[in-house]
Amino acid sequence: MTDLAQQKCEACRADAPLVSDEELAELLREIPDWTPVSRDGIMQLERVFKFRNFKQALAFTNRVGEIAEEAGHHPALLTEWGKVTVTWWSHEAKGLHKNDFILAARTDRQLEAE
Ligand SMILES: C[C@H](O)[C@H](O)[C@H]1CNC2=NC(N)=NC(=O)C2=N1
Repeated sequence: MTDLAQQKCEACRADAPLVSDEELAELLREIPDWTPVSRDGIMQLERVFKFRNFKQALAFTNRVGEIAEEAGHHPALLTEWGKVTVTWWSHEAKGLHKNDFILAARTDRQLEAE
């Protein structure tokens, strides 16, 4: 199996298949720092990243924005002094799709990027 971050995203579609409970458990093992949350009945993936200050938090936010634009798949981003909360879900499909796990894995890689 290729590394999750390297896998290809599919186009966002309303009828895209959401991950099953088994797939969720299996995929979460590859992104152990992310937490599945349900909001208004919609499953999402969330992680809080900590930084030394706002400038670093904003730079990370912009790197995540770049990978989202590149993939055509976008997160919710809350940028605060020293902290960025990233939340991934598939808006049109109203839940978690494989794309969300791929982008969560790519988000983790933005920590090393400078
Ligand atoms: C038209 C545009 O491609 C779509 O609205 C995309 C944009 N980015 C998206 N991002 C996410 N997370 N879910 C979507 O359904 C989605 N749809």
